[in-house]
Amino acid sequence: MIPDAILNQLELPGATYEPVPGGDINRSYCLHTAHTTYFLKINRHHPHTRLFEKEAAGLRELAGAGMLRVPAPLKWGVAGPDQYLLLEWLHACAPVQHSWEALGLSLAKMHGKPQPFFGLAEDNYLALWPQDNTPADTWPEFYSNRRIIPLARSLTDAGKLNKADLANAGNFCKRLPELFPDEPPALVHGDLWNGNLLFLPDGSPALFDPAVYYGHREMDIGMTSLFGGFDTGFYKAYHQSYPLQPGWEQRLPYTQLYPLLLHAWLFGGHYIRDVRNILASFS
Ligand SMILES: Nc1ncnc2c1ncn2[C@@H]1O[C@H](COP(=O)(O)OP(=O)(O)OP(=O)(O)O)[C@@H](O)[C@H]1O
Repeated sequence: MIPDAILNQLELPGATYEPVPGGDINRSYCLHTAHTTYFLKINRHHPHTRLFEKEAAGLRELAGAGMLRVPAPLKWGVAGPDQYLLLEWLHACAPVQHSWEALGLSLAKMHGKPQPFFGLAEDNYLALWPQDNTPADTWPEFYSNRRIIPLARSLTDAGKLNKADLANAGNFCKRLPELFPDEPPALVHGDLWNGNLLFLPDGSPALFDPAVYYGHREMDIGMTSLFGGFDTGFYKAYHQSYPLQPGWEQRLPYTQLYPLLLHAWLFGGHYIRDVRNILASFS
């Protein structure tokens, strides 16, 4: 049920709704009024009350780049123990022949637009994790100090990783300048697994649920193959438009360490083993 306090703030008289399955973290609904359909996301009891304000800002950043379709953020706020985000409803359809190629091409074009630094003008969230986006001059500095070490430390403090794991994370970070080839900062979606995209009735792709920043573009590529994977047409079109530097496939685990640390922090379980497996080669 959508709490009355949220319905009152939405000011959509006569709206009907039904739940939307799919998300692990928030409750989602499809809302109908006489003329329009909306997507509503609700998070309960999270201490950070700006989750959805930041998600809306991320969607605007992606829309501003002009390459990828995202749902328009319409309204967000806090109502009692809940925070909510109202988005344009996107009607999902099965991909057509060129859908995945279109996604690869659009992402390559977005990544190809140079950005001024690694980071972002404001902090935001990856799922529920507060992402520190304080700018850094180099990718190794950003990836180490804003991404890997804070999560590895938090997991160690919580007893989910041990001191040796944390030391290995430090070793990994020291080796970043040799592990990653230089790339200019690129706007990344930041959580580009295949649960965060859909295809519209005309076959074109749309992305949602971002955790944007200006980062190494291989972060998005690594995420595409972490859970489920993308169609080969996506990679072909991406490479044709903006070829990845040699060795990118071997670097995927290094880009995936960040989302795996996040999943270890959120869910524990086998994600801790996955993180340890990557870190073990840096002992
Ligand atoms: N604007 C939209 N229009 C229609 N359906 C949407 C829209 N945004 C998301 N969805 C659908 O709702 C599901 C949940 O959305 P979303 O991934 O944003 O929720 P979440 O709880 O933040 O997810 P996660 O657990 O990945 O963090 C998606 O898998 C997708 O099928």
